[in-house]
Amino acid sequence: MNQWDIFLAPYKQAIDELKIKLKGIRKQYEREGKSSPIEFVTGRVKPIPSIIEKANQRGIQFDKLSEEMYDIAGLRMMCQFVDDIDIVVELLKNRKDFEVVEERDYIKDTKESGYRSYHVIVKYPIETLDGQRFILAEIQIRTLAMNFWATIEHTLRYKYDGDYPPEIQHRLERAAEAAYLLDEEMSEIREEIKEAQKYYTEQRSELR
Ligand SMILES: Nc1nc2c(ncn2[C@@H]2O[C@H](COP(=O)(O)OP(=O)(O)OP(=O)(O)O)[C@@H](O)[C@H]2O)c(=O)[nH]1
Ligand SMILES: Nc1ncnc2c1ncn2[C@@H]1O[C@H](COP(=O)(O)OP(=O)(O)OP(=O)(O)O)[C@@H](O)[C@H]1O
Repeated sequence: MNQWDIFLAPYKQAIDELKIKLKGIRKQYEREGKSSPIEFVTGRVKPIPSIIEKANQRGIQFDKLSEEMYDIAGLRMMCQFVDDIDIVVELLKNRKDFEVVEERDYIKDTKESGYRSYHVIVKYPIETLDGQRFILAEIQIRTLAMNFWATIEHTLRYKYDGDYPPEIQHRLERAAEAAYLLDEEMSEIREEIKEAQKYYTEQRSELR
């Protein structure tokens, strides 16, 4: 094992555990026949080149990475509706297996780029051979529309290094507006959609 593998092992452990736990919330809703505020969950350990680049940009010393880089362990929880995000944040805050230590509401305070999401930083205990250790993890909570926009923008940002040609910049702004309007429209017909989903789930279980 090299130094990076040793350093990242506890983050991998935290992500594996948290993915199971957060996906478990959706399963509980399903078991109770309730519509879930969580559509799906993803998680990743930050790639090593990305850790190095961010540390260099921010002037973070390598022995301070665990305290100062919050997103080495990162999770995303995708929701259908904007209102589901508040429900998910409350669920996270009420849990006893980790502590929410910071919140960033980029839905109320949309970023200049057009980025919207709700971020929480959690302090999660893992058990190791040397005892308990706390790992910071970033959980991004967003709608499917917010996720679509952010995923595309992230890919383009990588290609253009954040310095977009005006045409692309303009398109991204329009796409952010469209994603916002999609969320608004879906919220308007939320109850209708939820009833249709419940009907569909019931029909499917009758067929089984
Ligand atoms: N696609 C996309 N993702 C973003 C944007 N801003 C933030 N994010 C995501 O949110 C994470 C944390 O962002 P911030 O809360 O601004 O944290 P930060 O570490 O202070 O700032 P950065 O990582 O430089 O964005 C980033 O690592 C991205 O995954 C954005 O404009 N576009
Ligand atoms: N909290 C998260 N949960 C799940 N996936 C994430 C999370 N944060 C980033 N990712 C994804 O992980 C991959 C690598 O992301 P990376 O950490 O290099 O980018 P970033 O989030 O833009 O970070 P930076 O803050 O360094 O700009 C990308 O596909 C990104 O979308």
